[in-house]
Amino acid sequence: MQIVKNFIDGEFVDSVEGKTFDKRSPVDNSVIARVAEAGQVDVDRAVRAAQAARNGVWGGLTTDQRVDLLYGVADEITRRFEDFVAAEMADTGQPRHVMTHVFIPRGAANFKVFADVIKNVPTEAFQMATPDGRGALNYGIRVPKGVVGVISPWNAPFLLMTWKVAPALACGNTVVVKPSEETPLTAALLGEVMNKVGIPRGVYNVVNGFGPSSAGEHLTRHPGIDAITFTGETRTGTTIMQAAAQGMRDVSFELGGKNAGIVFADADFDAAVEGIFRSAFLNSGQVCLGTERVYVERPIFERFVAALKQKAEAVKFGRPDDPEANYGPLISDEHRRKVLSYYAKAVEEGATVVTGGGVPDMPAALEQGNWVQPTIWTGLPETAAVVREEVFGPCCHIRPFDTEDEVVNMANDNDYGLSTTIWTTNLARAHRMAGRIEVGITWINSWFLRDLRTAFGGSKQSGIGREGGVHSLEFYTETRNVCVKL
Ligand SMILES: NC(=O)C1=CN([C@@H]2O[C@H](COP(=O)(O)OP(=O)(O)OC[C@H]3O[C@@H](n4cnc5c(N)ncnc54)[C@H](O)[C@@H]3O)[C@@H](O)[C@H]2O)C=CC1
Ligand SMILES: O=C(O)/C=C/C=C(\O)C(=O)O
Repeated sequence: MQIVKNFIDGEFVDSVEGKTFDKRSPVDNSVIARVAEAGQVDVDRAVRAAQAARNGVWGGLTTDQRVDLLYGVADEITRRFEDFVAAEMADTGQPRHVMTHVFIPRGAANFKVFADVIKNVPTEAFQMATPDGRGALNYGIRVPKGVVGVISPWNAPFLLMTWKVAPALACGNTVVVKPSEETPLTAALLGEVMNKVGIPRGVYNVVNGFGPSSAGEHLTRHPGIDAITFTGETRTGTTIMQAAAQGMRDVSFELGGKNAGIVFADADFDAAVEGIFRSAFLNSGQVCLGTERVYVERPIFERFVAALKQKAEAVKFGRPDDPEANYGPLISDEHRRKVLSYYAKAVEEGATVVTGGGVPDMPAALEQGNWVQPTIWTGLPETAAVVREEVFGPCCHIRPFDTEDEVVNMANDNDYGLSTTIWTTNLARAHRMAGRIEVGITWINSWFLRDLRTAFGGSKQSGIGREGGVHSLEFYTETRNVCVKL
C-alpha cells in the first residue's frame, strides 16, 4: 500500500503526532493509501518553512529566475505524465481519457501560462501635474502577498490545485497546500517534481488532512497565512471566510454552481446534445461548471430528451484503465449516498425519471464501488430541490421553455451564478443573453473551453474574485504605488 506523507520544507515527513487516515479507491472502496494527517504542529512547521523561503532564497530570485524554474516544473510534469495520470486515476476513479486530455495537461499548462503572464504584464504608470509645473510620476510595483494557503477539492484535484499554486509562485509567494482528503496523490507527486527541478525548499509545502479540527482549519486559522485561495463548497467558503477575517486576510473563492444549459430550436441539434451530454455527465457530473438544469425550446423538447437519454444509457462503467469503459464512479461512498438521496427526493417531488435514478449492476469485483447511473428527470417545478440545489452528480432536469425572457429569468432564479452554456445559431440573441445571465462565464455553442488568460470565477454564491491571466496577479500580489516628484 502507498504511504503518503506531508511535504514540508522540501522533505516528505510523517505527522508529528503520527496520525494517519486511509484513502480508498472510488472503484471498489479498497484502501489504496495511508496518508499522514497533519496536526497543528505540522501545519505550523509548514507555514514557518514557507515564511523562511519567502524571506530567503525565493524572495531573492529575479522574475526571470522564477519563470525559468516554473517552466522546469511544467516540463517535469510532462516528463512524468504517466505517473500523474496513474495517481489521478487512482484517486478519482475517472477514465484515463479525462486525465490525459483534461486534468494532467492543464496542470503543466497552468505553470507555463502564469510564468508567461508574470513576465509580460506591465504595471500602471501615471504622470500628474503639480503646482510648481514640474509634475510627478506615479508607477506601480507588484509585491507578493507572502505565504498563501491553498485549499483544493477532489473533483479535478491536480488541475484545480495547480491553477492556484502556479500563479502564487509566479508572483513570488510561497504556498502551503491542503489538498482534499479524498485526493492526496498528485499534490505529493508535485513535491517530487519541485525537488527535482530545484525549487528551493519551503516554497511548496503540502499538509494532508480534513477540514474542521484538522489540517484545513489549522491552516486557514494560522496567523502566518497572508491570503487564502479556496475551491470547494459554498458552505465551506463561509467557514473559511470567517477564519480569514481574523487578521484581515484576503480571500479568493471558487465555489459551487447550479448551472443552466439552454438549447434553442435553431441550434445544431447533434452538437447541442453532445455539448449538454458532456456538461451534465463528464467526470460523473462532478464538475463545478457542469449543467444540472437544462432548458430546451419547446418545439425540440421531446426529441432532445430522447437523444440525451440514448447517450446517457450508452455509457460503459468500469475501471479507469479499462479500454472498454468510459464512465467512472463518484468519489466516495459518502458522496454517493448524498447523490442517491437527491435521486430519491426527485421522485418524492414528482419527477418523471427519463433514465437512471439508481445504481448500475456491476461485476462482483466492482460491486463495492461508488457507482451511480447517469440520471435525467423531467416534470419538476422550478422549486424542486434537484432544480435548486447543487447535487454534484451525473444528473440533470430538463424543462421546456417558450421565450428568451422566460428562460433568462429561470436561469437567473438561483443563488449560484457560476456558468451557463447556450446553444443557438442566432448569435445576436446569444450575445444579448450573455449580458443578461448572472454568471461568471457564458459558453456559446461550447462548454468548458478554457483560455487561461481570461477572468474565471463565479457570481452570487459561486465565488468571490476572479483568477486567470492578469486577474490572478491582482490576487496573488499587492500593487504598491511609488510617486516621484520630478
Ligand atoms: N467554482 C469552481 O471553480 C469550482 C467549485 N467546486 C466546488 O467544490 C465542491 C466539491 O468539492 P469538495 O471537496 O466536496 O468541497 P469541500 O468544500 O467539502 O472541500 C474542499 C476543501 O476544503 C477543505 N475543507 C473543508 N472544510 C474546511 C474548513 N472548515 N476549513 C478549511 N478547509 C476545509 C476540504 O478538506 C477540501 O480540501 C462543489 O461544491 C463544487 O461546485 C469544485 C471545482 C471548481
Ligand atoms: O478550468 C478551471 O479553471 C476549472 C475547472 C473546473 C473543473 O475542472 C471542475 O470543477 O471539475
